[in-house]
Amino acid sequence: RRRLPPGPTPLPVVGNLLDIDRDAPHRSLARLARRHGPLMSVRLGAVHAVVATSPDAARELLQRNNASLAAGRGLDAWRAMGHDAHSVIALPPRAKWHALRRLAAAGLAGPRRLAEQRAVREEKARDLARHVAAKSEEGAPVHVARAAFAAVVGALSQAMFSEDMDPALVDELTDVAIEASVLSGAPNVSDLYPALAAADLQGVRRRAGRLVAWLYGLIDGQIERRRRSRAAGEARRNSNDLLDMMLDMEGEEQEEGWVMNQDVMRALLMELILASASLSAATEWAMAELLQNQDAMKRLQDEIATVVGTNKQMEEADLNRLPYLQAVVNETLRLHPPVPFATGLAEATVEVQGYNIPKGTATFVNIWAIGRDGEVWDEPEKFMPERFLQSEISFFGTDFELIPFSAGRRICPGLSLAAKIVPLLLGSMVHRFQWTPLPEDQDGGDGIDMTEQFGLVMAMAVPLRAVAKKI
Ligand code: HEM
Repeated sequence: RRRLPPGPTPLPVVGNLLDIDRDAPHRSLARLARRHGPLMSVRLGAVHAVVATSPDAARELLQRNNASLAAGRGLDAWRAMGHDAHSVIALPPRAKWHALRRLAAAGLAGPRRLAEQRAVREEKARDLARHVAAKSEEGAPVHVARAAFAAVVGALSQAMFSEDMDPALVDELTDVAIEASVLSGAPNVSDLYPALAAADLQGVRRRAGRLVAWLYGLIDGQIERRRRSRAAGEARRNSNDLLDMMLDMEGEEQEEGWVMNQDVMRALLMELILASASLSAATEWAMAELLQNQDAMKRLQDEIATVVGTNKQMEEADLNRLPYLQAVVNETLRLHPPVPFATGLAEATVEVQGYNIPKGTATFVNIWAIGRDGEVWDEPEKFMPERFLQSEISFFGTDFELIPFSAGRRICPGLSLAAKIVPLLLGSMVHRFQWTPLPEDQDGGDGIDMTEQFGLVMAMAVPLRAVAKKI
């Protein structure tokens, strides 16, 4: 261990697992890092891991040594139904991974596609505002993450399939997405002791298989419908959507010999749909903070009322003129990054800050802890969007004190989409509505329960419900 980064002494068999709270590993690892340093070794069962907990250490892992540390995460749950063989999240950073990321950009989140899909996102934001207005008239609470997820899935479904998803399916999809996130985020013996993985002792892979099968079924239905309409010679509805792009490549051998087929199509589409749950989680955390910080809420509403007016729906073109809204989003992603860790795997031994990170080490950047680092941020636990008004710091992967989308070659491919849709949805919800948290959900009147539900996407453990009133 002499040349490894310092860390807590591991016990036989369990390593440091007893020091790590399974429901909040980001918090436990942040606490350990305060004692052992920003580049820390830990043993997670049989797996050696290194955790970065400062902007400098994050830069070392995600930028300077990224060529050697960017292998994908082979979570066992991801192996359900052979999904990992086509998974952007799990693939090593080579030709197939590049091609799938390129497809995600061309079909969803690249600059050209984003421009083409602007009207769709605005329509979904209008639908969301209409949903809030309807609830407001009924006097019923809005389930914030569910409502935002429906808007997000609507936008994604249009970009992928050029049509809306059946609302009943969207509801079920929301539950499946939550379950899949929690399941693959929970500690799994198969990941901690890879030698035992084949046995799937906790049944995580089996349970993940059920969810993946449901999601694949949903996507297969879309693919089959499209095959029929193409065979019938029907015109393409929306220039080229992501499904058409993939069907056009079907059967063709790609660089390094992989072939586009239905397995690849459904794996990519599923992953993009699941990943977008982070958009609704971000919106939910922002609303929870605004509900508890009425000054910030008021300032935001005033800004939108002044820039957009009170009779008009917000549009994406307004975003550039809404610096406080942008600051609220930044501050939310600092305090509540929906994906708390950036992960990697060492494909070669590298030296970092004078320590060795041996080949095979799992790497974690604790994004959550960096956002709350007292060395970097004044009053780090406080929600203060103003801190971003005079600051040049952004989340695009170059300022390592704020990396909610990670950085380096595995930076989130959905970043540009998130940067547009989160402020649009949030702005559309607060513009023209006054919000109050639902009294029944307020645990003894102590305010909103901000406990996190750890998972691949970290959402609120007690989903936020709030009552809106039209202004
Ligand atoms: C606020 C919203 C989002 C946040 C905070 C976020 C954050 C992240 C982070 C931190 C990672 C790196 C994870 C790791 O290293 O283990 C990541 C990866 C990824 N994200 Fe996002 N994400 C968001 C939205 C999206 C959206 C909308 C999509 C696609 C529709 C998406 C697709 C992906 C994919 C496919 C990866 C894996 C990339 C790779 O390994 O090469 N994300 N995201």
